[in-house]
Amino acid sequence: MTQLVLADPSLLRSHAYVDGQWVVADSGATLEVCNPATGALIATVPDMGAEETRRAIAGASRALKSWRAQTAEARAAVLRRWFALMQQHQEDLAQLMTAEQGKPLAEARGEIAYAASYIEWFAEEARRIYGSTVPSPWADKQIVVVREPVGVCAAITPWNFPAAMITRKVAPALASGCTIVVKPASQTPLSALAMVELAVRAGVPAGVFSVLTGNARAIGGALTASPDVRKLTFTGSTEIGRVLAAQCAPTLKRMSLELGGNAPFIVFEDADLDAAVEGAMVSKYRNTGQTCVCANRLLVHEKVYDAFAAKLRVAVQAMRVGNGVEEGVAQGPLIDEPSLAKVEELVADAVALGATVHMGGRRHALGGTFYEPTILTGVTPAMRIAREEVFGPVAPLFRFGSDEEAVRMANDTEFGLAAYFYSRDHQRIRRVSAALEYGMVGINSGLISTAVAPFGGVKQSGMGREGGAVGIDEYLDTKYLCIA
Ligand SMILES: NC(=O)c1ccc[n+]([C@@H]2O[C@H](COP(=O)([O-])OP(=O)(O)OC[C@H]3O[C@@H](n4cnc5c(N)ncnc54)[C@H](O)[C@@H]3O)[C@@H](O)[C@H]2O)c1
Ligand SMILES: O=C[C@H](O)CS(=O)(=O)O
Repeated sequence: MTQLVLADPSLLRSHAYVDGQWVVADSGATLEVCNPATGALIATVPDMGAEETRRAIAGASRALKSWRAQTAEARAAVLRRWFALMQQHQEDLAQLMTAEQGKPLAEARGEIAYAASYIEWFAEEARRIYGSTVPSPWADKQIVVVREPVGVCAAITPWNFPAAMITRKVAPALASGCTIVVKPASQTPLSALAMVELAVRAGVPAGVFSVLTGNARAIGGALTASPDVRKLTFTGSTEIGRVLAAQCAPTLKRMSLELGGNAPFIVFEDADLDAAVEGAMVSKYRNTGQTCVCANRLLVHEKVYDAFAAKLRVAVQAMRVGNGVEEGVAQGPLIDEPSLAKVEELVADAVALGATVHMGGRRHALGGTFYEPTILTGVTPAMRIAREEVFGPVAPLFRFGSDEEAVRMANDTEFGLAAYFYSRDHQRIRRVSAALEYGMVGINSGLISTAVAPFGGVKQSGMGREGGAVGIDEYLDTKYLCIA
């Protein structure tokens, strides 16, 4: 096993955290956690199932009464301490993340700061959960509306952002007085275990926040079947989101679903091309193209197509591919072999149907799951890459001739998470912003994610919002009091 060198070695956990205890699986079975850049074994974690999950739910139910009875200020204080500890241990958390997920260290540090910003945001939101009074139609009765925590929550999260996808669920849950059981992705459990250790140090009581590792179907099955779990918050693929939503139906749980995307990135003829290239680089190649809001289709006006493609190639060529711990590396490995095979499939299909490899288009000489940063030109809606999430460092360029054509192409997908466009014409900005069927739109910006704004999608990209002024609503129920 490769030894990770951390300033605080106790942040590397090989046990799961259930109801206030660091525990192994009932069976003693473990899962291996490997470094996607090297294949090296970095840790093992418990391979848990339904029984351990039921104990975590029971602990969360027991802890709920006292946690929700805490004052908002008391919960906010715990979250502020957790925020401070995340900042204090940013380097160790980033090293853990790069080791288990592969993203470049600079991006991992950025994700830790981003993840911590959700904790800070909801520490503030905890103290602003307002109710209301309504002028009563009866002289002898008062109408009061209060908001209360939903109760025990379950969170299931993906591997691509192993810290931020957890804090943007756990922070609002704790802020609102809920308790929560988290199952991180099996590829990236170490970030979750380190963060719950810091949450415990910050004063989160036993049972309030548990982290289970192991068999996704078994754990997910127990979480979704339990009537004690009143809410499921899931971030992951649309395919699994549909499965979990169906599993939640018998107990009518509240649900937040942050699912897949197929983001269009539109470059109009009046765009600032240098700014558009800069935006495309961050939107397309962040996390080696493995984000839900990555530019998945670059729609470029025919008058600027060749100039944009040439400029983009220069920028892509400047990126260094390698192990994320090495200084200056901008592109790490893909998470695993199936992900790499999917990218190869989509590129091969596009080329077979007439696309041209402008650059890249093959496995990197580094081997393993490294893939050359790629640009495809001559891409058309007939190709699979127009409909499927690439989740890799491939920029497919499509041509368009009119605004109407660009909007029609952009909306021609079952997904509706993020969209981007570059234009300096205010009428066009107003028109296109209104016409795009997406939950989030970046206008002259390729990076839009922040804790202060509502993150989420429409259509098959999910339901609910995370962050912003509405993020905490996902963890609150409304109660109407009629007082005589
Ligand atoms: N909308 C967003 O905010 C957002 C953010 C990140 C990733 N994603 C999406 O997530 C996908 C990539 O992440 P992924 O590969 O981890 O997704 P995934 O859906 O395969 O897995 C997500 C989580 O669900 C678990 N899981 C898988 N099958 C399950 C089952 N049958 N029952 C219970 N749990 C199950 C996994 O172990 C993991 O923890 C992409 O589609 C990406 O767009 C969306
Ligand atoms: O993969 C999608 C995540 O939500 C990434 S981010 O929030 O855009 O950083």
